[in-house]
Amino acid sequence: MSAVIIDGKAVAARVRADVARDVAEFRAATGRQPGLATVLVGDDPASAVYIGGKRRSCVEAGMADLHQHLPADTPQDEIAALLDSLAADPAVSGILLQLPVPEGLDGAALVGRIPPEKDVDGLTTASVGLLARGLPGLRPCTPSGIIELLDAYDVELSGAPTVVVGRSELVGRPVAQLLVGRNATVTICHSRTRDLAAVCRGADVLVVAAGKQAIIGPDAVKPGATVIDVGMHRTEQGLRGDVDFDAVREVAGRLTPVPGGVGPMTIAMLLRNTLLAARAAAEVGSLV
Ligand SMILES: Nc1nc2c(c(=O)[nH]1)N[C@@H](CN(C=O)c1ccc(C(=O)N[C@@H](CCC(=O)O)C(=O)O)cc1)CN2
Repeated sequence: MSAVIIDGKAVAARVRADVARDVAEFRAATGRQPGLATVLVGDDPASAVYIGGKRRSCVEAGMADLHQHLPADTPQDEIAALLDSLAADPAVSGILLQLPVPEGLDGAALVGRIPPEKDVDGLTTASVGLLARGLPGLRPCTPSGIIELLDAYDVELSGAPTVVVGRSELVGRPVAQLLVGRNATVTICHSRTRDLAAVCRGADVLVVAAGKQAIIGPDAVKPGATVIDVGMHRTEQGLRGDVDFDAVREVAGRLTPVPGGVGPMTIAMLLRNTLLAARAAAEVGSLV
């Protein structure tokens, strides 16, 4: 058996096309243009690439690209003041601070300046609390992109034994909560989990966001399971994930590749969140 390869690029393209259509409708109905403020501090090359992708996609979707690039030695209080001014600006529907921020800055405190209604990354404590309570709010992009991929491939979540490997604030914890919200039976594994492979083998749906290359091999996968790989490791052979792709594809039922799986969904969901935030601000829609 060889797994169906989940095409994240195709699903992301569909989401982006839907957002572009809905942005055009929103602009015609309200006379307003959704605006995304991206804030990049410093010159980390990977962050610059991601920000470039976000800005391009934002323009393609018909939204205003409101970018701010600050030098790495910008003091914390100056960045906080910039975020406060973006928070007060009615032309700004959504704000995101690209992570990680340079050493010496308190990224969590900076993210905390973003009001929940403009938190299109879904990373503030307020947004995390809304998600934990199951209340309407903006959901984090990679986790909601994973749910979108699972839905696109009709993966049954209700009652499904589901394992999330990793407990990060960016992916592991929020994706576990979104899965619980869909009535999956969720186990979270982490670096202290005993016999990781045995726990993972119990999963119909396995989400791997461990940050360790090839930590999941075929011995950790139930035959026919759906495996979502959130890892991203630059190696001499190219980009690789947390899953041993070639070996696991012979066991799994469905599998995301790296690249081309979860990654493209992150930006697509950011665009959707920005539209949701603009609609809520214009009082013609509500947050999910
Ligand atoms: N403020 C945020 N910072 C970071 C986030 C985030 O969601 N919000 N996530 C990551 C980086 N990231 C977006 O910012 C991101 C990562 C990967 C991709 C992507 O499309 N990956 C491609 C491969 C790209 C490549 O070749 O390098 C793929 O997997 O196919 C998009 C966005 C950390 N920071």
